[in-house]
Amino acid sequence: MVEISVSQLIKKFGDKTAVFIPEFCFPAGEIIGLVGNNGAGKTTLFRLILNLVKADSGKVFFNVMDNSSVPRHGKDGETAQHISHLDEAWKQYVAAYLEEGFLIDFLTPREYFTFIAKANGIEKQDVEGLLEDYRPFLGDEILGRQKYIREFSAGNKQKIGIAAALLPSPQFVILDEPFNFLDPSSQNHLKTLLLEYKKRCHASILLSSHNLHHTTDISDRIVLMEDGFVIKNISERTDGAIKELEDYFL
Ligand SMILES: Nc1ncnc2c1ncn2[C@@H]1O[C@H](COP(=O)(O)OP(=O)(O)OP(=O)(O)O)[C@@H](O)[C@H]1O
Repeated sequence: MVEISVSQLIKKFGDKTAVFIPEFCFPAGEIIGLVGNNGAGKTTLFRLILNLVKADSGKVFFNVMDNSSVPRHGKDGETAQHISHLDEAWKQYVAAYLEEGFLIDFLTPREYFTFIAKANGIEKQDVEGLLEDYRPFLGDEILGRQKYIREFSAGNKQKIGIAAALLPSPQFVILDEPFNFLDPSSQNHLKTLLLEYKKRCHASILLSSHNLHHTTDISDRIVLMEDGFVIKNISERTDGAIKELEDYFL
C-alpha cells in the first residue's frame, strides 16, 4: 500500500500561487475526490506529485508500506519506505492519466496498451487477459477496431488513457477529471471499475472532478482546494458532510 504526503509544497506562476500546501497526506487504500473551483490548483498539484512541473519549494513523498528492504517507521508504527522524486523507484507505484498528451496518437489502442504493459514488465501474452477487466468500460469500438488513437473521440481517448493507467495495477492512481467527455453509462461503468480496482488492488485513487455526485458516490474522502490551499478534508460520508460541500459550491 502506498500513501502520498506533501510537505511545504509551493508552486507559483508569476504572482499567482497555484499550490500552497504546508503538510498533507493522501492515504493508502482510499478513493480520494479532489474538488475545487476552476483554477483552485488541482491539476497543478497532480503535476507536482508526478514531477511534471518543478515545485518552487517543498517535497513529495511516496510512503510505501510493505516488507521493504529499507524499513523506517511510518505513521501508526507501520514500517514504511519514504521515497522522494530523487529515487526513480516512485514510478513503479504511481500511474496517472491527466490529459490526451499521455497517449501516443499513431498507435492503435491495443498497441498502446501493449507498449504500457511492456514498460511495466508485463508479458505481451498477458495483456489480453488483463484487458478483460476493462472490456465493459472500453467497449467494442476501442477493443474491436484497428483504428489509431488520433481517430477516436475525446470520450474514447479518455477511456483508453484511464485503462492504460490501471493496466499495470499501480498502487496509487491519479486521474484528472476522469468523468469528462464520458457518456452517462460510461460514467457509471467508470465508477464501478474504480471501486472494484480499489478493492482488488488495495490501491489509492486520487481523482479530481467537478461532478459532486459522482465524486461523493465513490470517494472515501473528499479534499477541497481553494486558491492553492487545501481548505477541507472530509473523511466521513455523512449527509452533513456532503451538504457542507454542496453549500460551498452554491
Ligand atoms: N503553465 C501555467 N502557466 C501559468 N499559470 C498556470 C499554469 N498552470 C496553471 N496555472 C495557473 O495556476 C492556477 C491553478 O491552475 P490549475 O490548472 O491547477 O487549477 P485546477 O483546479 O486544475 O482548475 P480547473 O478545475 O479549471 O481544471 C490557475 O490560476 C492557473 O491559471
